[in-house]
Amino acid sequence: MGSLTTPPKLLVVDFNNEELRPGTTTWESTCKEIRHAFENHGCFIALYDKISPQLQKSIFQDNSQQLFELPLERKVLNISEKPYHGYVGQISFLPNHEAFGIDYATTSQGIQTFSNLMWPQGNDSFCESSLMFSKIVAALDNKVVRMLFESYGITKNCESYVESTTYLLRYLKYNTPKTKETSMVFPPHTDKTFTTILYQNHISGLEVQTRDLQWITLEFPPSSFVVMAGEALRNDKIIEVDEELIDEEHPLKFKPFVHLDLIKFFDTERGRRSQNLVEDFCENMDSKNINLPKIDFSHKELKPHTLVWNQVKSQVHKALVEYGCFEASFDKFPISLQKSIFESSQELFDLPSQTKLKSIRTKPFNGYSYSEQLSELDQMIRRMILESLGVENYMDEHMNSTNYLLRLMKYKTPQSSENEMGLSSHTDKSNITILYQNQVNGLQVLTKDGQWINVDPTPDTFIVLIGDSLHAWTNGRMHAPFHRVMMKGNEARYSIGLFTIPKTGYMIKAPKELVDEEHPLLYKPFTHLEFITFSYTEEGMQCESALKTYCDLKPDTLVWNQVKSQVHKALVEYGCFEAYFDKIPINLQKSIFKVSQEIFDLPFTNQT
Ligand SMILES: O=C(O)CCC(=O)C(=O)O
Ligand SMILES: [Fe+2]
Repeated sequence: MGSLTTPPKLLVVDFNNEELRPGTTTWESTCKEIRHAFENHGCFIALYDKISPQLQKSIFQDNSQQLFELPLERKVLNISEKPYHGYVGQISFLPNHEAFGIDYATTSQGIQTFSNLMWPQGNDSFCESSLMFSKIVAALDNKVVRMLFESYGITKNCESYVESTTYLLRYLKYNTPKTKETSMVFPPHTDKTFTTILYQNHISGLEVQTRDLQWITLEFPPSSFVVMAGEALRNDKIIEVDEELIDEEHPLKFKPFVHLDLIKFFDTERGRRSQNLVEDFCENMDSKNINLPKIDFSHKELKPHTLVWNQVKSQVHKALVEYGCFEASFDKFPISLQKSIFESSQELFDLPSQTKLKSIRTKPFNGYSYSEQLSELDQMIRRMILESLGVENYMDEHMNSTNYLLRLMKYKTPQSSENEMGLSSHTDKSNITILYQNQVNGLQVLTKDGQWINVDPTPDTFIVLIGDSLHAWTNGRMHAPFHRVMMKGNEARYSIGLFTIPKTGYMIKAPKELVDEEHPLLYKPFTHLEFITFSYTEEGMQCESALKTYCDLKPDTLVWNQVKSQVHKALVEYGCFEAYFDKIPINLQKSIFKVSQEIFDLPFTNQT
């Protein structure tokens, strides 16, 4: 890691040069240089003096200061359906990093929407300067992209690329490090974009890794930019691959894809762990449209110890290990009850909110018969799970350890024709959740390999999901899937969830039969109440998985996984590596050598 060789010099392109116009020789040679820089270092430095000192001040002092000083409640309003496009901060392992994302930043509407959220009273100067800045940088980006397309001889595709591009402006802040040592405030990563253009205040800190794995610290003059190739633009040529780029030597490597899907993939477990994001993502897209397993619970003979029971049990086991979820048909449920549940649910939601509060308290929604009928399904499923794991001796304990919670949910008709997030991605904290919906779809479940699949149940089916509590109790055997609601169309969605919740005070702890060398205990024992209390704290809401953060016995952070794969690679290849580890205080380091020197300096006869 320590570099003995001199770090490579980055290409510097002077975009202020009048000669840099299409058709000139300067243009042509620069196109080649940029391509070369992208292919080898993934970035170059652009001199571009269009940002006036005044605009620079607005961006780095006025705007940044105002933004980062906002109260946290305001900051978190900067949400985006696209991961990492909204507010990012308060992350335990990145304590010094904070960022805001402004999507569609080259349009006044994009900037205005963001500004209205942050400053409801308005902030014209923020809007004006951010828009101006974005437009200037976008112009630079257009030029770079054009040069790149030209260097590959595919200019005809440039227009459509430029048209399909939207810009995200991110304000980033890295707090002053607390020590004098260099500290990593943002782990190594590649950008999920086509190109990223960075502009920074005079504090340097950005490092890039070249293809031969050297890290170069980028020092760039104040009126320059760093232009980086993102994952969507990889050295093996461009993703939306043009025919001209495919030949025998360079067969089509990646399928064309939409950028949003790539970053969504990055937000999944598989994506985050991936060492080769684009490749894994494209492979992922290849998988066919998956349907959740559908399991039939309406057989008359479905009683323990029968053949049907055992058949259904093995289907349940398989589905829950693989997806943590399945579609259940269960006809013990009278159609009339199905209808009435949504009617009364709609009536409830339609009440004025004052009455709504009162009515829920005084005239409880009559969900009793619904819950009672459906708890039968829950108990069958739990019985099957315990049997299939060979821990039926815990049956009574488990059945007696839970209560039921019935929740009615309404998702308003989307305002626009775009997909709207009705409920963001989460795992349930329950043991089991059984969902029923009116005929408006929208539920999506994330598969273990990172694909969102639509779950579109029919009127006589329910969706059964494993929650964190049962996932932990089974020591990870049953998967608790992430799921969310995406709304599209012009109808409101109603859903009803029957949640099987551990009783207050019940300690969720995997049975000893499920813990062995091959299956070490994954989570420390916890009670449901302390766990949900944590999951509603700021930390609980910000982290990837409240369960992992709260009860994990295994480190499983982004940084951990990145370091793990570096360790693995180094040990396979070299059997050794150089480790940075700053937990040993400098004075201890010094004294250890001092002592050792003293020992060696002792006269020979005294040495033992
Ligand atoms: O409305 C739905 O289908 C999903 C609801 C849900 O996931 C929840 O309430 O936890
Ligand atoms: Fe849920």
